[in-house]
Amino acid sequence: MRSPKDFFAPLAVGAPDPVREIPVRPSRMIHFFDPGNEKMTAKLPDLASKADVLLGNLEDAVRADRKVAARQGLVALAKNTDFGAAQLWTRINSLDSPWALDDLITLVTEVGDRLDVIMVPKVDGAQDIHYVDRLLAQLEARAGLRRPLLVHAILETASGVANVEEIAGASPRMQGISLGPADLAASRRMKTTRVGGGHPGYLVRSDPAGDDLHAGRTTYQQDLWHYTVARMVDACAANGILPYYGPFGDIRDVVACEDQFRNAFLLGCVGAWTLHPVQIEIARKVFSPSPEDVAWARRVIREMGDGTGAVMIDGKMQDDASVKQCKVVAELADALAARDPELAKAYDAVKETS
Ligand SMILES: CC(=O)SCCNC(=O)CCNC(=O)[C@H](O)C(C)(C)COP(=O)(O)OP(=O)(O)OC[C@H]1O[C@@H](n2cnc3c(N)ncnc32)[C@H](O)[C@@H]1OP(=O)(O)O
Ligand SMILES: CC(=O)C(=O)O
Ligand SMILES: [Mg+2]
Repeated sequence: MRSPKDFFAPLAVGAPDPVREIPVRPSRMIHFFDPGNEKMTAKLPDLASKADVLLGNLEDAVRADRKVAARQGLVALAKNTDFGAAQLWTRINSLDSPWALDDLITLVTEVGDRLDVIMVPKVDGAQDIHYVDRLLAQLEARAGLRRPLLVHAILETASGVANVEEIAGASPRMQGISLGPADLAASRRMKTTRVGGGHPGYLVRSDPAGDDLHAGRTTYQQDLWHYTVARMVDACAANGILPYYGPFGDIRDVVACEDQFRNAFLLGCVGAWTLHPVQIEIARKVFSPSPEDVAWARRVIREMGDGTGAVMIDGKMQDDASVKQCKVVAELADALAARDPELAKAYDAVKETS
């Protein structure tokens, strides 16, 4: 481990100073596209006004014989496209692949000033982040970048989960972590075949009412990802970085996608991945607090005055701890309103009634 005194020193001569705080910009949906797929890239100017983050994916879902085309496509897009207020991220290939090194060299030296965050897949431990950290510093120095690139890890191996706290704190570049349920399921040897979401076989059943073990017993499907998301959220919050739910692969099942995203939102995640344009609006709805919740939060903050003591509002006790929760909701609403004029209007409308 680096000495705490050196933690914020650049890792290469001429590299920009590391950030001391991760900028909290709206990132409710990280929208994936294949930069070598012309049908997808044609949609980007329109999607840029809808998605908080557009991510040029170079890893899984891009065929091996299209890896170089995807990388070059991303360079061209980054140079020639106006993404407006949307952030541009990329997911590089895994560090043990034949493409990762060229992904980093090409992207940082050619379009490092256009990229916000580099997502690194299959992170097993802090050693993977340390490798990327130093390499990025060298490349930033070579490219003359003034702003450090941030790093986002995908939590998708059993080792990664075991080491999630050290990954979250491995570098001042660490921006966030996403759950990668598909690779994680494979790594853990789970007996599922899906990309995220639940499974009807993972359930609890109410007790039998009599001798008939089959009669009248309700079953409740459980969330396969609860443990991992909760661990990831704690690791991120403890290190001042941001947690995300990853992909929901059943594109047609917009109802279960919304449920999975909402579970993650309630547990502390700030966003999720969207794999298809239809999922963007779901993420926007779920990861923006409702106007009613925002109105309530603002009311509690107002009535709590200096934030100490206890008061009763509509029969519910409020104190220092509940006002802190309300501040999380109200501050998120303010940040989102600055990016999203429709939400700003909805939040203003309830302001008057609360
Ligand atoms: C486990 C993981 O690693 S998850 C992350 C990796 N996976 C990905 O990135 C997958 C990204 N998404 C996709 O590849 C596609 O959405 C698929 C394969 C799932 C479905 O694609 P299609 O079968 O083309 O879907 P569909 O026909 O509904 O698409 C409608 C239109 O939206 C476009 N589209 C689909 N997905 C996207 C996208 N992510 N971004 C932009 N446009 C898209 C299609 O090209 C199509 O365009 P067209 O109307 O001009 O023909
Ligand atoms: C997100 C991802 O890469 C996975 O689920 O494997
Ligand atoms: Mg994966």
